[in-house]
Amino acid sequence: MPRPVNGDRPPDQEVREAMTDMLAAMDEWGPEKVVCVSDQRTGMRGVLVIDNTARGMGKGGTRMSATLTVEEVARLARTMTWKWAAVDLFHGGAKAGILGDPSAPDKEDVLRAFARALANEVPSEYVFGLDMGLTESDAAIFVDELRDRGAAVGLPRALGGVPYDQLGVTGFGVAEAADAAAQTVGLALKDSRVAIQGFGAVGQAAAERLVELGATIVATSTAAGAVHDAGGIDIARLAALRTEFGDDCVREYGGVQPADAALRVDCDILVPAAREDVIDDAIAAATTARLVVEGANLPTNPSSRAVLHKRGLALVPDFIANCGGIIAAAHSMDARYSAIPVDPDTIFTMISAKVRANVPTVLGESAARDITPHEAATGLAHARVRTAMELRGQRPADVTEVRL
Ligand SMILES: NC(=O)C1=CN([C@@H]2O[C@H](COP(=O)(O)OP(=O)(O)OC[C@H]3O[C@@H](n4cnc5c(N)ncnc54)[C@H](OP(=O)(O)O)[C@@H]3O)[C@@H](O)[C@H]2O)C=CC1
Ligand SMILES: O=C(O)CCC(=O)C(=O)O
Repeated sequence: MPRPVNGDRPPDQEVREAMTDMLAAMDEWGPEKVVCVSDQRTGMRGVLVIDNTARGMGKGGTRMSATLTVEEVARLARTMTWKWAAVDLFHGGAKAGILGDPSAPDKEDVLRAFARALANEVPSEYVFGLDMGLTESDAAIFVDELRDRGAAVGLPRALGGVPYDQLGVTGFGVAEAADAAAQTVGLALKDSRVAIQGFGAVGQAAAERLVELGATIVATSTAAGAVHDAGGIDIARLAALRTEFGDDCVREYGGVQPADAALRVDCDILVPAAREDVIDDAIAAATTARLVVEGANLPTNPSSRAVLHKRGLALVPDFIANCGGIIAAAHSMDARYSAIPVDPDTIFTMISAKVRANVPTVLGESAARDITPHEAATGLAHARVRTAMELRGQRPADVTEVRL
């Protein structure tokens, strides 16, 4: 990774505007803390956002991306606040991010510099975890660097961890959410045609579970491109190719199309499981899907959600569908203080139960009040966070609030 030199830095005015925007973006929920760090030797630049800790310590995964922004991490941290509240587990919202190419040869140096720079904030305020661009071996580097000054979840099993990306817990929960939502709206998952954007930790595991449940995966993608087969993709073959060729698995599989094609193909269920902000108004207006299940964080925006809702499509919000990672993270953190090893089956059972309880509640509330599922789900999460803030004396009781 190139070291930052003066010419790479934004001019003073841009820095000033970026900082002002961050302060302006702070609202009644948070963020409580934004820590930007850099290291001249490695060129590391990163950020930790602690959004809201009324229900417990900030917790969320750590992302590495060449296009990362502070705003992106702050939005992800806010999503984590709602996600923990929606599953009713007692942690708060946080997320960390590193600006950089996760395939660069000096990744380990950059991760170590990031962990060292944040050592004051961990482990009392933040525990590292997995998000896009990081894997179990990267979590191992964090704990090695931190020693007794901090912790990470998503560790390999050989280090006493719960390797939740390898276990595919989040994608499993996304598929369970699709099944629960399909039942709620009267769609048979068996023989449904599903398009999944992203074939990473979440997308692949979702595809595998959906195939187990009888669905046909008609399209999927990596950043390198998409594969589309109306007759059904051989997911086991694509997964084997991913192990061998990484994101080039789609090219090796054959018939590669532009990366966003997975969002545009004819399908019954659409699962965005890659990046944020990928479903705009045009895609929402054009999709043939009857159901959208958000595997990724923040793939829609208020406007595209309104389009989907107006068209009568059901949508399972990100923080309802993709809660598998935090349920695994919560078990991992508890396991550090327990003599009893974590049994992955316990985690899968809890994910399935939480998702299958929350999906009909949220879709039912959305239908009953003619509001989008995101509005219904945030209503539930807001009420839980607000109550915690009131009990802590952080805000006055709001007797007019309608609680779900
Ligand atoms: N890991 C987890 O436990 C959780 C993850 N999430 C969210 O799920 C999403 C995916 O995360 P995760 O699976 O861990 O990340 P990964 O890095 O494992 O996988 C991301 C996948 O998306 C693909 N991708 C990236 N950009 C594009 C693009 N522009 N078009 C098409 N495909 C693209 C990647 O391709 P390539 O390999 O070529 O880059 C890869 O296949 C993120 O929003 C994350 O925040 C949410 C909850 C928990
Ligand atoms: O908290 C974690 O470590 C993983 C889960 C996560 O980051 C998420 O759900 O987005």
